[in-house]
Amino acid sequence: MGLKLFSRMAHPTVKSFAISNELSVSLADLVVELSKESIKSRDRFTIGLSGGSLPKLLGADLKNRKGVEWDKWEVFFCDERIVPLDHEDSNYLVCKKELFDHVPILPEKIHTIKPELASENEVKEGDEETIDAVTENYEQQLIDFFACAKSIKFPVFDLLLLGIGPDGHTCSLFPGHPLLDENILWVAYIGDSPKPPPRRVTLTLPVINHARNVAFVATGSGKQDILYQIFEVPDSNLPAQLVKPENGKLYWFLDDAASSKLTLPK
Ligand SMILES: O=C(O)[C@H](O)[C@@H](O)[C@H](O)[C@H](O)COP(=O)(O)O
Repeated sequence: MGLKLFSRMAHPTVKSFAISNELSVSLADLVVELSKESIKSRDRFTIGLSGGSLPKLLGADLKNRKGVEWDKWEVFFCDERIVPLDHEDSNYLVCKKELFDHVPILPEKIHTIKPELASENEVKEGDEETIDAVTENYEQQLIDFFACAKSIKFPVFDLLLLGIGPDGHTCSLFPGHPLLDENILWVAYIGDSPKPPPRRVTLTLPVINHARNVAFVATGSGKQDILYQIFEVPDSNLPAQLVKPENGKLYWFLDDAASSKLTLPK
């Protein structure tokens, strides 16, 4: 099956592709299109990247694109593991290998966590009130960047690229976790991530839902059941189902293996 464009729910645009490099080409098309629009309107393109399989799917075609105004990009992370930036678990490191090393993004425009702060603030296990220094610092980075003269309640990213776990988590927002109710913080700390490693920072749902564009990327048969639940069993209260951009657009980039249980329009 080739490219199929269908919209299963009221808003999202859902695309499914036979093979992942078709997905990568279409994803790069959207990212480049949105970057041009954002730069034309605001002279910058603010994007948030997730870890997992996303960086490879994103970089596969995007790294070869010409005419991208990389110097206007401002890159943030939708979630990040609290490990050194050269650690194999670092989302920054995966994005560096799959994209940053291949394109002229200015290093100072890649906004990473400062994992070295973690050592100053030993997080006591099970300490629910733990405020992690890394988390506070990353939120301050976003406030310094996004909070213009008038106070803003939440930052507005041009594009957030999200993955989805087999349990329906996205970023580091997991099913049934109290973080799903966070409606003030922009960046939250999680010390008990069911997906290792346990200590992470994550954007919160209000930040995600304030973005101008949000795109989920999911591939492989391991995602077919959770996608069925997300699309066909509404109100399962899965984190991914709570992503409903208030004024933004929502996209799903799938491969046919992941979308195989979805009813595709003819
Ligand atoms: O830091 C992380 O672990 C990711 O941001 C996480 O939210 C990821 O997007 C999902 O777990 C899906 O991962 P896969 O795409 O590899 O299945």
